[in-house]
Amino acid sequence: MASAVPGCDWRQIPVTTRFGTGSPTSTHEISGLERIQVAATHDELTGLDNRRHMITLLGEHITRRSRGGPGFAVALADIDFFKNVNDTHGHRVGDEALMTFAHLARAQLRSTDIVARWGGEEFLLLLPETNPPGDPHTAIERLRGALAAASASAHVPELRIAFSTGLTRYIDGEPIDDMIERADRALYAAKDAGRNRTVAA
Ligand SMILES: Nc1nc2c(ncn2[C@@H]2O[C@H](COP(=O)(O)OP(=O)(O)OP(=O)(O)O)[C@@H](O)[C@H]2O)c(=O)[nH]1
Repeated sequence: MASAVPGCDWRQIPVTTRFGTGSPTSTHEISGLERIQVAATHDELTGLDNRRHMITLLGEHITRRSRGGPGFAVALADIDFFKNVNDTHGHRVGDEALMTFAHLARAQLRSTDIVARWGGEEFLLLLPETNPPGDPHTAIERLRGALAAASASAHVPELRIAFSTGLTRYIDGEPIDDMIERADRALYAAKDAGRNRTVAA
């Protein structure tokens, strides 16, 4: 897993610590430079990798693949009817729902998977081939089940969120944009088909 600072895996550092708002008992002290690097590569609300950093990570996976490394799939996940969450419960609850998605995605996906906030209420999952192989569909459905079972907001305990997903595999030699466009088209097919589902392309 890539890290801006050798020997330091940001994903192992609690989000609160990464952004300097952790309690004095936080186990990992980070320097000013590290703080700047984290801010440049991560989404402030969710603590996930940001879009720019995910593009770097995708590039690294493509390079590794071109040298005989494993292939990978990507899934573009978009929370369903998210505007309703904001309109009904307010932006703060909407923010909590985004954090819940981020937390459960990291908890439910494999340690080799990477989750980034792609924008707004959209997330990109990078799902490398593993040995033994894991089925990306299974991982995504596990996340879907966890979200269906969990409250999305401490302030609105009954709030549940669902999401639609466009899933595709990286095709050797293609530009990143082609892969993302394919995932995006699949995502919109999932929305058109009724939401709360995955369409593979
Ligand atoms: N609370 C909060 N809301 C956000 C954030 N970023 C984007 N949004 C909101 O996400 C909503 C996205 O709405 P739409 O694009 O209409 O999508 P949707 O309501 O989820 O509908 P479908 O995607 O078609 O199911 C908008 O209301 C945005 O304001 C954020 O960081 N926090």
